[in-house]
Amino acid sequence: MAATGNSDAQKNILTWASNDGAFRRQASSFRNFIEKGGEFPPEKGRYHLYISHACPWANRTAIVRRMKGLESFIDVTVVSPYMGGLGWPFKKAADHSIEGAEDDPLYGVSHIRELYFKANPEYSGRFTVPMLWDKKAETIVNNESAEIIRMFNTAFNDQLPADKAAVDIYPKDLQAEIDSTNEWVYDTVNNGVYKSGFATTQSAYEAAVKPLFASLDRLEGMLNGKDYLLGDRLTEADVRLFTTIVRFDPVYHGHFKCNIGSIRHNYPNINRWMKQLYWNNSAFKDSTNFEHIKHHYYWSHRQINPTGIVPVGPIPLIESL
Ligand SMILES: N[C@@H](CCC(=O)N[C@@H](CS)C(=O)NCC(=O)O)C(=O)O
Repeated sequence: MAATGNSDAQKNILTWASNDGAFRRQASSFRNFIEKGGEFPPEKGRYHLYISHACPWANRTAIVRRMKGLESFIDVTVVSPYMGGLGWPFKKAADHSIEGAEDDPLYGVSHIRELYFKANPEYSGRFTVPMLWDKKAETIVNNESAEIIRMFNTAFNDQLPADKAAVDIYPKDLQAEIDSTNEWVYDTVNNGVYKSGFATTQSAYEAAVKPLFASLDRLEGMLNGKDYLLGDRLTEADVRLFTTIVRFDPVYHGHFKCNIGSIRHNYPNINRWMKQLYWNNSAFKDSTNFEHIKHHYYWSHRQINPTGIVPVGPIPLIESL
């Protein structure tokens, strides 16, 4: 229970902000694909997924793994949400215990960073989750959630039961629309909350929070009378938006100062859409862990919340249908 790592954690995150006070996310480094005939073929049991329940990017991969019925194909390990100066710790190295955090089943290492160095001793990027590991080649296949969910959508289809193979979150007829929606939703919403929260100047903060709410207004209009963002089907665009929206009232509204409005009070269509996904689809509900979410953000980001106190609310964390 040592209270170590806080100033390190602060340094760790402040290095993300550049001289103009704006947060810029680094591009992911490992960008290989699981594909037939490739270096990483779609073999059952060969790959291992490392995630944090706190992380919205990792959360995408957990949801799609469940939607596609890949549980017996790809094992998953959940790190502790108490990220400190050495990055994501496994259960045994975390400053606090919390239900659901796990140890590394493959090598018994203490932190995610050790796996990055195992894959590449010269690695100089960030030690992020999600991270997809190849047990055979003992290396990282990919650490970019947008690409991991694309792989999960198709790579194992030949080996899946027909109903799971048929689940397609990136259908041909909607691909162009999905791609163009992803672009602005990523920039202003998924990453927009981070740009607001990690900004270190008033102008950088306002330059992020205003477009964020303009995009929420646009999404509210798009979801008017609709259960899904694009077309009449659940697509990647819904998954990618959901993991940000489900964290919005519990964390981003307070911690990241995204408080021009809240989802439950100001965005009835977005709120209904989120609640339907959460309560009616177990892939979403079972992949969402509010304890890990709240404890990670409020405890780990000491430059924003120096006391590390985790707020009690909102109550409820998500409204019932
Ligand atoms: N572009 C990456 C971003 C992943 C990412 O930034 N994950 C965060 C957690 S939410 C992380 O692991 N941060 C650790 C660090 O940067 O030290 C993706 O979508 O997979």
